Amino acid sequence: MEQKPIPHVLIFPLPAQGHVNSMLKLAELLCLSENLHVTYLNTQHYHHRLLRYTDAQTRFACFPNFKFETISDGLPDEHSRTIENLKDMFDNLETVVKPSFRELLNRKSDTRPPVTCVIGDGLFTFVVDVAKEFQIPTVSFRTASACYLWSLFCYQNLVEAGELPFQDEDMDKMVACVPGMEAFLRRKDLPSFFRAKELDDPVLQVAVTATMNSTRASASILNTFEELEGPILSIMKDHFPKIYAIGPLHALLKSKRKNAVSTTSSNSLWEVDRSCLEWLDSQPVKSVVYVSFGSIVSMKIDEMFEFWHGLVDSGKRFLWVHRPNSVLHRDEKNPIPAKLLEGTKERGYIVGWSPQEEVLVHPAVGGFVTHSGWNSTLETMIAGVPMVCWPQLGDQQINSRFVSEVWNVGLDMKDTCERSMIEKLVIDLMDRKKDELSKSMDKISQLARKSISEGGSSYRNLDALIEVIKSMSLEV
Ligand SMILES: O=c1ccn([C@@H]2O[C@H](COP(=O)(O)OP(=O)(O)O[C@H]3O[C@H](CO)[C@@H](O)[C@H](O)[C@H]3O)[C@@H](O)[C@H]2O)c(=O)[nH]1
Ligand SMILES: C[C@H]1CC[C@@H]2C(C(=O)O)=CO[C@@H](O)[C@@H]21
Repeated sequence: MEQKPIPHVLIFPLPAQGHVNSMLKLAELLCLSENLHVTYLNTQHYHHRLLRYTDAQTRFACFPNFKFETISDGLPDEHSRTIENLKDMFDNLETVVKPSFRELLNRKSDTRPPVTCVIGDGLFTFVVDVAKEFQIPTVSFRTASACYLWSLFCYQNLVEAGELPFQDEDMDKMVACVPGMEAFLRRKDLPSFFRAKELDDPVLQVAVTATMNSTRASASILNTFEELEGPILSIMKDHFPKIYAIGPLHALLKSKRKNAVSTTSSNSLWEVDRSCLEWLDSQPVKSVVYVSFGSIVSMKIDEMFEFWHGLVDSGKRFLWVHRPNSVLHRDEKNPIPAKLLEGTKERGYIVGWSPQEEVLVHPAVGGFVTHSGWNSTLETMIAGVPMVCWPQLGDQQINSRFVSEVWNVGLDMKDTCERSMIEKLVIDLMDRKKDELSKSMDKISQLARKSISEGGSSYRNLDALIEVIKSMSLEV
């Protein structure tokens, strides 16, 4: 009798915290589904950090059908891998990573079934090509928001209509050619890459090409939920293969986990400083502003001081993440003014990396100053904490527009970094606009929680995705 092929998914994230994290959550969700083999392919450098700073190895040890694999990103270990030299990483994708990935797919294993589906990061154009060589179907997982993906997809429309590149300096000018967003989208809310003076800008081209390429995959996964981005998702339906909105993934995973998982569990690529939770325990309810700009954004030294002054001058308590090396050109020549040291001693707490998901749901946290990274945005929606947005790159500009204008759950301080403005917005967030923002945030938070509960949209979409993945094993 012919044996039924065993489904085997290979998951391959872009080497960056926001991608490694959400795709590892997807891996765990798939492992919870019976009869599915899962391989998680990480770059050596990031895998080393994942094993060093997290319990990932032990957490996944209970899944006998799961395996970590690694691949070189072609960069020396001491390379900083920051946004300032991200181009090095993208340059290596075609020359180093693609051939190694081909070798890996070609490798036969005595102990594991052949790969029947590749879930590749939506930014990896080469994944679809290589998988096609082996007739393996692919699913594209773009870890950013649907509104961002759709605005990138409209790039050609914008160029043809003369809206790109911008013809003058007026960044408040309304954008007409992103269907569904005509009423509120300004030039400055478009993906940061659209600010390039020349259309052949390499990073702009990577983002646009990857977006168009993802329509060649059999399906797309987005870490969002229908109740949040439904209108955009339904416009996208006519242009993309089947989209599975299965977010917020971190919350869906929590709701689906069958075994108790340690509360200290994380996918962090930096050492987590949990002492901030004790500090939060001693603060009054909803009194603390949490400040974090994710894993990629860097600040200039004067921007750091503007934030510091603004936070201290607001008189609010604050917990601030200073990620190692995230402030450019920081040195002894820039001593910290006594007023800031004093204000921080009285009301502040600074860590190198926080257990963010736990911080956001802590009762003492009342507001979030964020760069509007998509994971942070979803995490704060689940926690029900309104935000001030300081977007810097990629999807962050459009995310913050949706946060402030469409969902009304935060305030956008885009393209400004001035202490008096920061002070004002922090006070608005924590006092003056608190009730209005919290009211809409509570509604969104409830919808988010419903979507990941049994029978909810994301819960059902994940089940449907798993069925599709299983059916792919019959095609190979
Ligand atoms: O002290 C910290 C700070 C962050 N985090 C976690 O790190 C992740 C950060 O992700 P995100 O908010 O998405 O920001 P980035 O790391 O900057 O993510 C990149 O990838 C995202 C997904 O594609 C994009 O939305 C962002 O714009 C892009 O910068 C989140 O899960 C946080 O919980 C911590 O655990 N501790
Ligand atoms: C390399 C970063 C700039 C934008 C990229 C992105 C995308 O989907 O286009 C999302 O998050 C970032 O990590 C990528």
